[in-house]
Amino acid sequence: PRKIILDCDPGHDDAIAMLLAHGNPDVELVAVTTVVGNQTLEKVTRNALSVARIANITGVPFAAGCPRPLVREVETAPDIHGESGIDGPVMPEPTLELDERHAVDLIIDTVMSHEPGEITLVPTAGLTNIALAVRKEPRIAERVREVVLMGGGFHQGNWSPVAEFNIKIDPEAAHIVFNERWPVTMVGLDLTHQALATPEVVERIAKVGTKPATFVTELLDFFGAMYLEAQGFTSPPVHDPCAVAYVIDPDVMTVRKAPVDIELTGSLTLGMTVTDFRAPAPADCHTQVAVDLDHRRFWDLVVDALERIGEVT
Ligand SMILES: Nc1ccc([C@@H]2N[C@H](CO)[C@@H](O)[C@H]2O)cc1
Ligand SMILES: [Ca+2]
Repeated sequence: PRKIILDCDPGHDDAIAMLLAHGNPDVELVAVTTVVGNQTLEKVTRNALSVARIANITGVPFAAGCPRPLVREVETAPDIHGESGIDGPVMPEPTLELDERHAVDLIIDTVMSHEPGEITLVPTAGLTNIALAVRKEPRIAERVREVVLMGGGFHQGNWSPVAEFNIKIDPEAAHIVFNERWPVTMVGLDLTHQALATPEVVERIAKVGTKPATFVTELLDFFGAMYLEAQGFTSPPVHDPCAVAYVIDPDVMTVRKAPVDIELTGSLTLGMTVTDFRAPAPADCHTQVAVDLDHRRFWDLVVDALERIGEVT
């Protein structure tokens, strides 16, 4: 299986990404790290540990990371994720203890203790931890197999007209991550806005009939209500599991090689993932962007993962 580190800010969709990674046999969660984003570091870390209990994730180190972006002030997203960061379901008390290392050190230790090309980084939040990890230990840039991140968008924004939340809350970190020589797949809003949790999807998940599946339907109900109110979506786009799905099965979406760089000085465009589709893409282009989602296959993967997790007592 593909060994992945999930760097996340649960977050309704981060939680579903974690369940997909845990349930699918083709990926192995070797570490989970948290970072400030949807809510404060303390809240998203607590949420991550609660999700671990719901899914009975054991034997995987969880470490908390940066409580604020590299340069800018903390900006959270309560309008979508609520005050707790995962409003809606009743969340159980965490039982798993946090790893005593900082997330940056857990990421570095995990990558450096595995063979080159073994570990894939799957960030589904702001990129502060990832940026600091590669600055502290530059060798991870050639040791990591690839970075598959949920963030950005080549024609879409959600935190500004042209910038997506994960990038815009820490654009300096994103600039670092997109400009290292490692392969980067940007699973942006252009793709994730196709991953809609329609009533049919929610019904398929409910039919799994387990507590983890019920938890996911409760997440989607709240996330859906907030998305309708805040952004006018009739069904909520479930962003983060799309990045995990690409690692599981790259055919679940189409991708295009294109240079991507991050706007750091624009007054209207700060945090924009500026994507150059001019042909031909340079031979040494190390970035690609996700374009079209096979949403039937995507939701099949999510339902299958929940079926494999089964009941958790
Ligand atoms: N409005 C809004 C703000 C932040 C997010 C979070 N940021 C990314 C989508 O922008 C996902 O990782 C999700 O967890 C989703 C919606
Ligand atoms: Ca997220």
